[in-house]
Amino acid sequence: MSNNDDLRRAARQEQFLDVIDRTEAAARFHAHLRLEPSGCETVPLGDALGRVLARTVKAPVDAPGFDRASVDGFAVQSGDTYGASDETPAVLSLNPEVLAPGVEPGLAVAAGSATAIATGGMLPRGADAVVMIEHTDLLEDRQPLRVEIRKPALPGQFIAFAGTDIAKGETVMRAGQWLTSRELGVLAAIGLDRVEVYRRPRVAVISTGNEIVPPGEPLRPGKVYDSNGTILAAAVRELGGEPVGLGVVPDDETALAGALEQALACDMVLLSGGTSKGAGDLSYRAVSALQNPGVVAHGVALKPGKPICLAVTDGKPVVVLPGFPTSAIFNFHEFVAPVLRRMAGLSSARTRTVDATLPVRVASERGRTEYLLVSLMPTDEGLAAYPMGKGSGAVTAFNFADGFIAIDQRTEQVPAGSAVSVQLLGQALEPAELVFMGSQCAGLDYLLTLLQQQALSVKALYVGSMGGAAAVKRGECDIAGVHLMDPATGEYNRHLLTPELELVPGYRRMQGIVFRKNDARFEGKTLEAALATARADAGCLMINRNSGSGTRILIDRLLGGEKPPGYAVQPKSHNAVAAAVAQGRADWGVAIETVAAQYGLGFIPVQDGHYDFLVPKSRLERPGVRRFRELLADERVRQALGDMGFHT
Ligand SMILES: Nc1nc2c(c(=O)[nH]1)N[C@H]1C(S)=C(S)[C@@H](COP(=O)(O)OP(=O)(O)OC[C@H]3O[C@@H](n4cnc5c(N)ncnc54)[C@H](O)[C@@H]3O)O[C@H]1N2
Ligand code: MOO
Repeated sequence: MSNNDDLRRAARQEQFLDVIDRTEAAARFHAHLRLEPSGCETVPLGDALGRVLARTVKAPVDAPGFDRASVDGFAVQSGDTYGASDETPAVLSLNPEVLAPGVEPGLAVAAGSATAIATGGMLPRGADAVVMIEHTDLLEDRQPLRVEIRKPALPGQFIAFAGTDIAKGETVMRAGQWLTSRELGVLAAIGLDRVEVYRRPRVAVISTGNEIVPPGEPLRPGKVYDSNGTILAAAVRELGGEPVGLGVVPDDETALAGALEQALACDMVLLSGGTSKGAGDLSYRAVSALQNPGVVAHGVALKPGKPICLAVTDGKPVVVLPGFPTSAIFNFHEFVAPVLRRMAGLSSARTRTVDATLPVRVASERGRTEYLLVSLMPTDEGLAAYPMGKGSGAVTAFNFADGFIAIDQRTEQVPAGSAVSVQLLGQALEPAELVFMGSQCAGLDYLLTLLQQQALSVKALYVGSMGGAAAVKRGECDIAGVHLMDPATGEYNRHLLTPELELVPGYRRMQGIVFRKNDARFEGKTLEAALATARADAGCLMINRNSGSGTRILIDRLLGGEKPPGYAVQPKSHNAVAAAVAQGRADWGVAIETVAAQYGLGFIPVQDGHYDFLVPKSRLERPGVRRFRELLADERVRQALGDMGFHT
């Protein structure tokens, strides 16, 4: 229980954001920073992977360093081979040496002679071509041995001349180059065993919040695993920095001040969480004690990222990123990455954009430039950009998105069908061989995993049954997973068909009432009896589902127009319903049997729901769709689905 002082502090707004424009915030931030590497070091070539080259490298030697044979055969004077053929071979006497790689030639190739040479062998004086051994025959009838050449050689044939790969004195790599395996290979080829690289900027990463728990520990109710710490540390490493993880610091001013002091030994400090206005948002307060100049921006007209706090102290950047994972990583890329790249000695990032169409209407907040993550789906008319729409608190949205669109701060809505420019998150679009949209289900998940195991690339976007049905009609996916009951007939999914679509039968999922085991209001009761007791008990709280879902139609049928307490709580998934019941925020709801089992809940069966697939007839024979249908028909797969609780 909070005491009165805590309660007062929590209920009062203490921090006010002075929201400024994104460009203005970045300008203020950069004005106090030295955007360059802070030094260099020399490292062995073997340790240079992922480092940034600090000094432009000129080749100290030629590569290859000598004229080199590129096939096994004979070094000759090409003039000796003119007109040679199977019928009229040129006959050359063999010089008494063999030029294996690494052997320095002792004899010249004079007119009328040839020297045996191996791939990589050093070309002897006098020779201007190499003949492949396949086009020759050895004549062993007398001494010296002779060789028949059955094909004419052109001057220069099968010779790699010195310096053709890398010429001595040539610039092979410039400072600022990120060193991958390819670059290291080149540096080794010119004989470098050590290389001068920029010192990696050390970046302290601190996660804050009493609710934050390091991964690996048990999770109690209300707690959240620290994902930001890992994402940010890895993102720092990806940009050439060296993360220094300082772990999770609780909402305690002394602890935060201590952690911040320790962190300031690094070149940059990143905190996440506690930058907004809420009770316990103490990170901002700790950072606001910094001087010279201290906080330069707190609050940016950006979504996600409104509460971001940018500070500099004695030339050192200190950033408090929002706690919400999607916000944290977006803001990292927006404000931290450009600074970190420069401190690591990297050039500015190249970004790629593609044109796409927005298939659905999107509402946006006025006054903030909104970055909306999208998933790109190929259609016959180009790319469709689907909003990922999981919100700032999601951890997965950033992973599964292909890119994002920016919505201007004066725009309140972008109509469906609008042309948009999508900034890609990766360098390339990953093409998928099977695109799925629709409702999420553990059975489907199993099927898609099987496909992926067969090396088929799958892309799935969970937009609900209605969303899937609409998308498949527009040609935006190959398969839509749906489970919608026609309220008029009680039949599943058939009413969604159009002449262009085929219904591929999936499986059935038992839906029913979920409750905590041993709850006497439900345990051991029939459906009618359970519903009657629930209605009679004013303290019995239900949890509903979102309208448009198949389960909602079923719930409304069960309730016959009644709206008991809890009816207004309408989450979008079976899991959310089960979690609420398991944690005691509600006493009953409707979910599928497999989910009830996962959460250890009691279950009263109500009705079998059909989970089927809508497929455009024109795509039934696409390889990905065909593999999917084969899986559905496979006896072992059906057995496995049955074991999971799905009836085929
Ligand atoms: N009344 C208002 N409330 C909020 C506003 C506002 O303007 N007025 N802004 C919202 C916006 S926008 C954002 S973004 C968030 C950011 O808040 P904080 O930066 O103070 O973050 P917390 O409250 O500490 O945490 C938010 C959320 O993220 C979870 N979290 C925190 N750290 C981690 C971590 N290391 N790993 C995973 N998840 C983490 C935390 O548990 C919370 O759920 O504020 C809005 N509120
Ligand atoms: O700015 Mo917050 O990052 O919108 O979610």
